[in-house]
Amino acid sequence: MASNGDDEQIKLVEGPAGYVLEDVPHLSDYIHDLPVLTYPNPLQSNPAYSVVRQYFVDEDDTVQEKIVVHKDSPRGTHFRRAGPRQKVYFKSADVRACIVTCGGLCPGLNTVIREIVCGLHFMYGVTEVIGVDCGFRGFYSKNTVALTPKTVSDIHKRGGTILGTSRGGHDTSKIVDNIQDRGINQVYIIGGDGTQKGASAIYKEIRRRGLKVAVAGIPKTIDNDIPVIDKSFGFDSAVEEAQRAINAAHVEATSVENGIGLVKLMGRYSGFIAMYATLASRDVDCCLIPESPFYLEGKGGLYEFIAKRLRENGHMVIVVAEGAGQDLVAESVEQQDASGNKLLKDVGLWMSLKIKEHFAKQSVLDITLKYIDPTYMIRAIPANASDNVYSTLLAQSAVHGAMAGYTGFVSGLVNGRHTYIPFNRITEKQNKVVITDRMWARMLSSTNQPSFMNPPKGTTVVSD
Ligand SMILES: Nc1ncnc2c1ncn2[C@@H]1O[C@H](COP(=O)(O)OP(=O)(O)O)[C@@H](O)[C@H]1O
Ligand SMILES: O=P(O)(O)OC[C@H]1O[C@](O)(COP(=O)(O)O)[C@@H](O)[C@@H]1O
Ligand SMILES: [Mg+2]
Repeated sequence: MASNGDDEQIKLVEGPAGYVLEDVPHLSDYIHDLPVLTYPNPLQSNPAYSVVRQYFVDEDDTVQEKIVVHKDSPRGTHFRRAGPRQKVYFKSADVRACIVTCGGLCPGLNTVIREIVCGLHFMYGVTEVIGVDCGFRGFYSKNTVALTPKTVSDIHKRGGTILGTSRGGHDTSKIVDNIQDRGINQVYIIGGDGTQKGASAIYKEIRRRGLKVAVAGIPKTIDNDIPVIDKSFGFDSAVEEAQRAINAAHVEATSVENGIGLVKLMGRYSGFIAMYATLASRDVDCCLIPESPFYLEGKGGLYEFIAKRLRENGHMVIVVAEGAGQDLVAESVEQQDASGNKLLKDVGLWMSLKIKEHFAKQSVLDITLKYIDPTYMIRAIPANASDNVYSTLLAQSAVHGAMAGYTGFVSGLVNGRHTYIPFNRITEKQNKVVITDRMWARMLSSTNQPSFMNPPKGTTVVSD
C-alpha cells in the first residue's frame, strides 16, 4: 500500500508483467474486527439472480484501463470489477442509506436515485433509504425525505433531481457529524468533479473517526469532464437534444440570404458536447471549444472563414462551447460561483455582436445572424433510453460495492465494463478534448474549418 502523503492510503497491488491494480478502500482496511462480520449475499436466494451462472464477481476480476497495447507493453493499470460479491458486510436490516445530489443538473440524475432505492430494496432487502435535500448543505440545514420504491417509481421519466441540488456549502465535519447522528451507514453521493472531491473529504473524515460507513460516488457531469470513465451518464441525451438546436439554427440560416445560425452549448472547460453534437449533425460549419484557441481577424481567422463559407454555400452554422474564447470576452476580474468554478461570460452573445459588427463594417456581405442558447433546456431533459439503462447499471454497481464493504470509490464504466475507481483517480484532473487526438481531427475534417493554428503576428488568440 502506498501513501500519497495526504493521509490517504492509495491501494496499489502489483502483479507479474507490469500488472497494477489501483484498488479501492474497504471498510476492513481500518476496522480490524470486520472480516469476521460477513453475511451471505441475499441475492443468492433471489429467484431472478440465483439461476444466473457466475452472477457473483470473482474477487480477482479486474478491468484494464488502457485497452490498446503493444505486444511487448506492460499489462498496466487495472480497476476492481464492479458487481455483487458472495459475501456482504452489512446485514440488510441494519442498513440505513442516504442519497445526495450536488452540482449542475444532468439527464439521468433521477434514474440513479431511483435505482439506488430500488436496488437496495429489491436486491438486498434494505428498506431505510433517505434523500438529503438540496446538495451537501442539506445534511445540516434541511430536512431529509424517506425514499421507497413507491415514491421513486416514475421519477426516471422526469428531468432534474427530485432531491434538489446546490453548489457550495460543503462542511465536511458538520456533514459527518450529521451522518453519525442519523445512524447512516451507506452514503451515495451523485455529482461531478467538485462533488467527488467533497465525497473524498467525507470518506477521509469517516475513516479518521473509524466509522463503519461506506461512501460511494456516482460521477455526474453533462460536460463529460471526468477522466478515466468511458463517458458520463446523460452525455448522450445532451448530445441528442443539442441536435434540435442545431437543426433550428440550420433552418434559420438556410431560409435567408447569407444566414448564420450560432448555437451555444454547455462545456465549461471541456468541449465534448460541442464536438459530438457537431459530428452527429453534419450541418455544422465551425465548432469552437475551450481546448482549441481561435482568433477572429486576419488570415486563417474566423471572419475570413465565415466569408468564404457564405460565398460557397450562402449560409453557415457555428457551434460554440460556453467555455471557448473566454480570454477575449472577459473584460473584468474573473468571478467564481459558490463552488469555486469560473463564472463564464456569454461567448455566444459576444460572438454574435462581433460577427454582426464586422460584416456591417465591411458592407460586402449582408448577413443575418440568429443566436440560439439552448444550454439549460438541454440539461433539464429526462435521460434517453440508453442513458436510463446506463444510469441504472451505475447505481446498481454502487449498491453492490457498498454492500460488499467497499468505500471511497465511484462506480464507473471503463472500456465497457463496470468498475470501482478510487476517488483520487477521478478528481486529480479533468477530462478534456485532446486536439492532437484523432477525434478532433475527425471533427475538423467533417466541418473543414480552419485549425486556427497559425495566427498572423500580433493577432489576439482566444483560448480558455
Ligand atoms: N475541493 C472540494 N472539496 C470539498 N467540496 C467541494 C470541493 N469542490 C466542490 N465541492 C462541493 O461539491 C459540490 C458540487 O460542486 P460543483 O463544482 O458545484 O459541481 P460538480 O460536482 O457538478 O462539479 C458543492 O457543494 C461544492 O461545495
Ligand atoms: O448555471 P449553473 O448551474 O452554475 O451551471 C452552469 C454550468 O454547469 C455545467 O453544466 C457543469 O456543471 P457541473 O460541474 O456541476 O457538472 C457547465 O456546463 C455550466 O457551465
Ligand atoms: Mg464540475
